[in-house]
Amino acid sequence: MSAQSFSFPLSEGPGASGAPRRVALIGSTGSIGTQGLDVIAKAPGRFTAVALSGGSNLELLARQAVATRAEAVGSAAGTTAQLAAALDAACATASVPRSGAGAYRPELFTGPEAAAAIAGWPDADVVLNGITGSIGLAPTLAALDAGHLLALANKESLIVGGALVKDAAAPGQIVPVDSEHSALAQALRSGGEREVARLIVTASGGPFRGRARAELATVTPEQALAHPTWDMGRVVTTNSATMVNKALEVIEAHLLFDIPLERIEPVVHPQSIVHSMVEFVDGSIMAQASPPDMRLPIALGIGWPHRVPGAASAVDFTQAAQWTFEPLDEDTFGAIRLAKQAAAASPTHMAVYNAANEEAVEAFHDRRIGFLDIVDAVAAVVEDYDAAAVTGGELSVEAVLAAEAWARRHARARWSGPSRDRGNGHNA
Ligand SMILES: NC(=O)C1=CN([C@@H]2O[C@H](COP(=O)(O)OP(=O)(O)OC[C@H]3O[C@@H](n4cnc5c(N)ncnc54)[C@H](OP(=O)(O)O)[C@@H]3O)[C@@H](O)[C@H]2O)C=CC1
Ligand SMILES: CC(=O)[C@@H](O)[C@H](O)COP(=O)(O)O
Ligand SMILES: [Mn+2]
Repeated sequence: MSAQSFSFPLSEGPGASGAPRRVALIGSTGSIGTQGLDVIAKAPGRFTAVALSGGSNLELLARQAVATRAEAVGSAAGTTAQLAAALDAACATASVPRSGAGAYRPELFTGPEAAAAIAGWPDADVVLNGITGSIGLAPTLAALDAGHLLALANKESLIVGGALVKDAAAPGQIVPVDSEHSALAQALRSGGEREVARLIVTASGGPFRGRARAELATVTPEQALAHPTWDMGRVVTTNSATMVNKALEVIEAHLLFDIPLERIEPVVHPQSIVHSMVEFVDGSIMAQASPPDMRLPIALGIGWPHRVPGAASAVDFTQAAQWTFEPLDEDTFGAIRLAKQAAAASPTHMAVYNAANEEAVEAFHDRRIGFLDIVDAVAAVVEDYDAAAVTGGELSVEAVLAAEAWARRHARARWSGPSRDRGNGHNA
């Protein structure tokens, strides 16, 4: 590891100064966010939530704010009046005053800039970015700019920002929360950069493991959301089914750990117990293993470099179990090969890949396109993309946004018009 040596000079935080580490949660109402709040609630001496940001679920966001007494609350979706009304209701339910002595009056942010305002909240030490999609780029950059430790679940921001995000980060300022990359960061603690031969990224295989391409033509959104081992948000779960998640994770590992793409390999491990492995030059492999529970990498991410006792349960070896591994079928699931080609093509090709995928996932859930059309659309949009024409070949926030806008437009043009019958019996 060079660029990300995981030695960010944050004050020791929990334990050392006696004060809990102050956490801002971006996407607090989602799967990562709610689990992050659970970790924080169970370790009050180590962590306190000081700022929260959500999307459209104002009611849950307000309840979280009242429960944590967060100093700042942001919502991308509502108006300030709507957020204030949600807080009024949550306070009334919890018998917390909104005026007078002991009143709860957090600072409110609403609109598209709210998440970045929360990520840059000056009173925070650590930001857990658990937003979904490349919309997480602005809060990622805001957290880094504010000098906060960034516990990163939102892989899309690193992937679309690439060198922009890496250059904005001090060494070790980004700590991965994605389970595979948390595993790799842990395994890399046992060896130096020059000793690393390969990174081996495990994949559950998703709900369609073992199926041939022809068998995937008519699978439904409901089937795609039936993840075998993890309970996650809709986009990442769909990405697991298409293997786009693994494709993004291979690029994420390359960016985080500075290992060339040809030395990062996926392997299917259906039990999701081994979260990834590092192979060293002498043939030794270090693996991180724990039952599938994001509270472990979240706790380690916000508490880095310290482990949080009891964050999650360990593997129970009194029960018989099998851990199996098999090669990933890259012919049926072409998303990884496609991402490696895109990442090598230009600094904004992965922004195009990701934006086209976000649009295609939405279209699949709207039943405008079929399952196989998702990666086919990403491939076609990436193929048509001319980085020099769209961005002048540059890498800047504006170039990323231009590339994304181009990709979203071109992806949508493929399925514009009324929803069509995909013959899967689940059409709107
Ligand atoms: N869930 C998991 O176990 C894992 C997730 N990840 C990654 O973590 C990230 C979050 O995933 P997950 O928690 O599953 O997703 P969810 O869909 O469960 O949650 C997404 C969060 O982002 C908020 N949000 C969505 N759109 C916007 C927007 N435009 N502006 C502001 N906030 C918005 C949502 O708010 P609201 O609901 O209020 O609208 C919600 O709080 C993804 O990048 C995913 O790949 C990585 C590893 C594991
Ligand atoms: C928990 C987590 O990190 C997810 O990204 C998970 O890896 C998805 O499972 P797949 O291995 O099926 O993509
Ligand atoms: Mn993952």
